[in-house]
Order: sequence, then C-alpha cells, then structure tokens
Amino acid sequence: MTQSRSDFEARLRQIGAERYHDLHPFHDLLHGGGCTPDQVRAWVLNRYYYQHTIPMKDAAFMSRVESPELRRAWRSRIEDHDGTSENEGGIRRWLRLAEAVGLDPDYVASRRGVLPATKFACDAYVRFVRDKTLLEAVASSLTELFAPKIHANRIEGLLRNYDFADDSSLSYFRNRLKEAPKDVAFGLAWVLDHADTQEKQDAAADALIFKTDVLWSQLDALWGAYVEPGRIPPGGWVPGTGLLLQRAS
Ligand SMILES: O=C(O)c1cc(C(=O)O)c2c(n1)C(=O)C(=O)c1cc(C(=O)O)[nH]c1-2
Repeated sequence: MTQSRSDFEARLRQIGAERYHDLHPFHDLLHGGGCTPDQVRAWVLNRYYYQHTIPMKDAAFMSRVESPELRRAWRSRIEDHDGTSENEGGIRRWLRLAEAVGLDPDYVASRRGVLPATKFACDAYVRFVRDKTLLEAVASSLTELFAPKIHANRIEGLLRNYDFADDSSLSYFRNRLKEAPKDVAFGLAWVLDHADTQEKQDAAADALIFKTDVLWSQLDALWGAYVEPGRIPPGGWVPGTGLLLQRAS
C-alpha cells in the first residue's frame, strides 16, 4: 500500500535512526578523543576520497536531469565542494583539515593510500546515481538528513579532545552546517513529491539503505585496518608516510 507523505517520511527517518553511520563505533572513538594521531590521519585520508567523489556523483546526476529547474536547484552542491571564484569550497577545506593533522595535502589529494573498500564504496555511489532512476538518486542523498547532528557532535568532540582542532581546521564541518539544510530540505520534498506509488516508495527507501551501507562500510574498513585487528591491506596508507614534515626533507 502506498504510504501517506508523513508515514513515508517517518519510514525514511527510521532508516537513519537504525543504520546511519553515527552509530558506528569508530565515531565514538573519534569524537570521544580515543583515536591515536595515526587513526585520525587514516580517517581524514580515507574520508578525502568521499569528498572527492561527491561532486562527481552530483555532476553524474545533473548530466541526466532534463529539467532546468531541478539542475538549478542541484548545482550549488557542486559549487559548495569545488568552490567558486569567491569561495574556496569543501575539498579545499578538507585539505586544510588534512594539513592540521600533519598530513601532506598533496599526498592526500593524490588519493594514494586510500583503502580498497573506501574506493569500492564511493565509486559504487557514483555508479548508483548514474544508473538508477532519478528518484533513487535523489533519495540516496538523503543521509544528509542525519548529517548535521553528526557534524555538530564532531565539532564539539574534536574541539574538546584534540590539539589540532580549531576554527580553521574544522571549517569544513561548520560550513556544512550552513550548506546541508537547504539541500536536504529540497531533496526530501522532491522525494516525497515523486514517490507516489508503493513501488517508488520502496525503491527510494532501498536507495537510502544502500547509501547508509556506503557510509558504514567505509568505517568498517577503517576499523579493520587501523583499529582492530589493525591489518592494513596492500596499498593502504602506512602510518609515518605522507606526512607534512617529510616534504621538506
Ligand atoms: O560527516 C558526515 O557524516 C557526512 C555524511 C554525509 C552523508 O550522510 O552522506 C555527507 C557529509 N558528511 C558531507 O559533508 C557532505 O558534503 C555530503 C554530501 C552528501 C551526498 O550524499 O550528496 N553526503 C554528505
């Protein structure tokens, strides 16, 4: 049976409550101050790959959209990450965080050392958005409904627990708190408007579940490589390499 708009929205929010990556133990470790400097570096380096992927998936999405109105509403996402002539953008801000934790930003931007599972997960997100229906593509972005809470927790936890954390190194997250609400309000309204049959509602809910898997599997890979059992796969970043200090020598 097709759900009412409010029941369907509640179903989407329940997916976040049960599956969003704020529930992953890596985030408790990170936000609670339990990460070693190398574990923080491993997170920043791997998460860069996600940052690098996001505007590519938004461009893949836009290439399929025939409505100028929808493209107009979507295109600021790419500008938020890539920057404009007046604004440096999220990718640049992420590299500032990389530098603050002692990584060479050129090394991070080269995407060497990224875990295989991180690449598979992020690349799958781009393919999903390219190949599935527009409804599924928009629905897969709705994990951002749950992101402001984790960004606010992260700012607070990192500031409390780590010396590298300050307004400059955490500017990425502060900016997302401003940028994300408008994107997600648009995305949610669009999904609620367009998921007007049970089949479409099921497909949109599955798309959101897929996206929670994209996020969760990245943290599982990080945990396995750098926390427990600490088995770094071939090609994965090795602590002590890619550091800022090594550039001068
Ligand atoms: O730190 C996080 O937990 C987190 C999660 C997500 C998300 O839920 O996909 C995004 C972001 N951050 C983020 O900063 C961001 O720009 C972003 C874009 C998207 C998307 O799917 O289009 N998700 C996210």
